[in-house]
Amino acid sequence: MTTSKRIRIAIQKSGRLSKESQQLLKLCGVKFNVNEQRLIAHADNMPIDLLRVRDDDIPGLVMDGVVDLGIVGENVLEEEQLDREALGKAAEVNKLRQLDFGACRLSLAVPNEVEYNGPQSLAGMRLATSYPNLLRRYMNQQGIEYRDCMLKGSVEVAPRAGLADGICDLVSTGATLEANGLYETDVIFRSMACMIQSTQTQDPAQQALIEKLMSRINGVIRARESKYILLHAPTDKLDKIVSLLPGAENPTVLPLNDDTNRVAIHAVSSEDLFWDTMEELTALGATSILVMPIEKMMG
Ligand SMILES: Nc1ncnc2c1ncn2[C@@H]1O[C@H](COP(=O)(O)OP(=O)(O)OP(=O)(O)O)[C@@H](O)[C@H]1O
Ligand SMILES: O=P(O)(O)OC[C@H]1O[C@H](OP(=O)(O)OP(=O)(O)O)[C@H](O)[C@@H]1O
Ligand SMILES: [Mg+2]
Repeated sequence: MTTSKRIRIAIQKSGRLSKESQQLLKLCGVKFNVNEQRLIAHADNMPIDLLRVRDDDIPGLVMDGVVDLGIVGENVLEEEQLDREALGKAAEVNKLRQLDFGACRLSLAVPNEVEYNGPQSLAGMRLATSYPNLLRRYMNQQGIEYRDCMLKGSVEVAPRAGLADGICDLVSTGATLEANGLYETDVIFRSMACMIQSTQTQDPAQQALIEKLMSRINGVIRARESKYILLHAPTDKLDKIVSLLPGAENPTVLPLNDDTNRVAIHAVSSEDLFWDTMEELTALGATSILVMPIEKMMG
């Protein structure tokens, strides 16, 4: 494809999303080398430039049309949208798809010694957060008065430091909460990384390249979620065995050399095959069960 104008994709420079964002683009065939000192990385085989920035800046760069695409957590996107809406500024983006990394949740948490009997227990508290807009939306929905304390980092230490009574911050394993003597009370937002596009892309060649990239991303994610399964099965148990393979439609059934009672089954399954299912398959007489990762998928 030839296009004069390169597309720009904003990704997190360093942090929880940066490695996986870069890896996803590399798996889509975008070849680039990142120099830690440089903010921009040019792909050498496609008209694509990567802009490496703080994740908080990504939604705004896309909303303002400074970049065409951005990979960012839905939490950061939603917070920025609420912020801009409150200021009457343009906050539109096209969310192209959720990605398969960056899973976390925005939760309220209080010190272990604080009794919690529903959101009303938080009434009048001072809550430390980096997400004042998402917190306000939730507390307004619940009809609870509170005060906030804006902190960009170290939110979990705020109660112990006497800065706040509770917090509203990101959680994934819960280890940080536990290490700080806090427990989770309410999940207020669930988030994954997502790909967003500016509403200002007009060049047809750029749009075509974005569509091509998204089709490859779909292929990479579908492949990561799928497994290729091969096994030998008794012919009279074929239907039962196929029904145990998760999400496998129309498997290939092949004859075996010198064995008319058994067949080989090849299937693409939309999920991993768990040990329990493998054991059930074996109990039905399946043998030589192989579960293999898929590298790419299309069509
Ligand atoms: N514990 C976690 N597990 C998984 N994903 C997370 C976790 N914490 C955050 N995330 C996701 O990764 C995004 C980036 O998190 P990170 O902690 O790297 O951000 P940051 O410190 O604000 O980085 P930056 O320097 O770019 O501003 C978050 O906005 C969220 O979407
Ligand atoms: O539930 P957990 O698995 O413990 O994860 C939660 C922590 O992860 C994130 O911070 P991160 O470690 O990315 O550091 P940061 O505060 O510098 O952003 C988030 O802000 C929490 O502090
Ligand atoms: Mg940030």
